[in-house]
Amino acid sequence: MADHYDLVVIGSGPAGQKAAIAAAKLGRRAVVIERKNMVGGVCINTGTIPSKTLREAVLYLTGLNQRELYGQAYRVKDDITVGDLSARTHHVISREIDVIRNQLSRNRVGLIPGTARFLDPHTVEVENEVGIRQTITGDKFVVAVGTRPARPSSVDFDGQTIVDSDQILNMEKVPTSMVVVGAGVIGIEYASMFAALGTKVTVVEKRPRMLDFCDEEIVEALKYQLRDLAVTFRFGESVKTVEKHPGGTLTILESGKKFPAETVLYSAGRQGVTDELNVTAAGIETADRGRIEVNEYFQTSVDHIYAVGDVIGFPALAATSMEQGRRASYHAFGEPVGGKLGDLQPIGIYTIPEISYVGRTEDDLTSENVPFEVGVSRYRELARGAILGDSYGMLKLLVHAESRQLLGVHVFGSNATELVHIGQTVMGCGGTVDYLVDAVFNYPTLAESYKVAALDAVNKMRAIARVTSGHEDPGRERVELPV
Ligand SMILES: Cc1cc2nc3c(=O)[nH]c(=O)nc-3n(C[C@H](O)[C@H](O)[C@H](O)COP(=O)(O)OP(=O)(O)OC[C@H]3O[C@@H](n4cnc5c(N)ncnc54)[C@H](O)[C@@H]3O)c2cc1C
Ligand SMILES: NC(=O)c1ccc[n+]([C@@H]2O[C@H](COP(=O)([O-])OP(=O)(O)OC[C@H]3O[C@@H](n4cnc5c(N)ncnc54)[C@H](O)[C@@H]3O)[C@@H](O)[C@H]2O)c1
Repeated sequence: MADHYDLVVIGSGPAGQKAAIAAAKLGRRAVVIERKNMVGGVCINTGTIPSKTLREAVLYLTGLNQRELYGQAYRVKDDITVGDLSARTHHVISREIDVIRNQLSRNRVGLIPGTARFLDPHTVEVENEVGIRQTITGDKFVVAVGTRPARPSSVDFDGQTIVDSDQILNMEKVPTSMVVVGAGVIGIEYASMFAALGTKVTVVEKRPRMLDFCDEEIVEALKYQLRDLAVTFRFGESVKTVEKHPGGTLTILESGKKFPAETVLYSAGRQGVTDELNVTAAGIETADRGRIEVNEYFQTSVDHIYAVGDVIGFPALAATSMEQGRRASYHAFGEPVGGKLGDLQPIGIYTIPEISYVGRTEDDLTSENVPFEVGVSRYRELARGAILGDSYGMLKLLVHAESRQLLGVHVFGSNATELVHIGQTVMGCGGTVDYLVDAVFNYPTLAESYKVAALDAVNKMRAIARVTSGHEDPGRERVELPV
């Protein structure tokens, strides 16, 4: 007889883990199905965690962030090998897998090794790596199968010189030159890491600009820093084929241009891992690129089957995936969840230097005719910026010109991905720029940039008020502060 569970989760990435643990905390019997050697999903094994650990190793060993202080020749190690880089990565991956296994087991969530496929809307068959099959039934299902790199047949992948983002972690040496196909988050993060290592990087992107969901000024600042690391950009150019030759690789563009390089990273998108899942047996159809469509509660077209994480598409981030997983389980078992997972999801891009933002961009607000003011703080004017040797970082606040509410926070430079959460919290509480003006921040910190940028925005608003009404600043109500 088939084992029966309250919740069957397919995939143990961030989305699946949190769905299963949320169900266990609600007193439900949950199980996770995952392939051998993939506990933790793409996030732990080939995506977020290895790439972010690699980035730390690159920053440490190259000494890049110390060069403003100790000179351009500063290095911790001269000949950085793949072994130097992967030692740290392997250590963090195995530690994270151990944490996940422990969390699942102490919450009494079962972990079944194998690949799942639907037999009907309440039954899956799991086949392990030696072909043994078992049948599992469930009241509710969470599909959290994630994505894998797109691999077109026009590209001669060989896993060493022409690689996707899974294979890049297994390269045997740091290449002298690299073409990166696709300037999405993955392409640009790896382009910046290899550029920091001294690889001559060329990025080819078919769109006219990159990271077009981010603030344009900040993307410009990133491009400037990357060009300084000898990265070349080719925007508005599409890659037709990538060929392997005895002397290296050749990337051939639709325009006829050819780029030789020792290595090619093909990072032109990902697709949902739904091909082996047989979702049609459950009554679900897949959309473009193997994605599954869901409603605001993460239910698929079949009510008791939820889908969360990368397989449902944008924003395809670990952080968001975890929250989607928790929400799906809560909804499945009638537990209330917060309001709609909406506009206050932060985006963190671990390029060198890093980018992070939350809320709206200047382009969004302009196209919606929302009047706003901009406040900017530059790290080079902060004592902490000088101490760290970061002269290029900046924080930008977008403030509603009438209500004075914080509408967006955009950060570039050291600790951007941490700093953004101060703004996220203020925005989540409906805070105004005046809260930041009046707050006292530790000194010397980068957090102080919030106050500097808030003052900048308020000064501009005051200048407008002076011109238009002759009053000092009609937007702000006088508030008596406690003594
Ligand atoms: C190079 C790279 C860097 C990234 N960096 C970041 C970052 O810095 N920050 C961030 O927030 N996000 C980052 N991401 C995105 C992040 O990794 C994903 O958003 C996250 O892993 C998605 O989680 P998930 O649970 O949807 O699926 P995944 O982590 O993709 O896990 C899905 C799991 O399902 C399993 N599975 C699939 N089909 C079946 C089946 N039929 N049966 C059983 N199991 C199955 C797979 O084996 C896999 O382990 C990065 C991604 C990549 C590729
Ligand atoms: N820090 C982070 O949060 C982080 C890091 C890495 C990845 N991710 C997630 O992983 C997902 C996948 O990232 P990605 O970068 O692979 O995909 P993507 O789809 O975001 O980017 C692929 C890029 O390749 C370009 N492209 C496609 N075909 C091309 C061709 N033939 N020639 C030239 N350019 C071409 C596209 O225009 C696009 O800009 C993203 O959704 C992202 O959210 C997040």
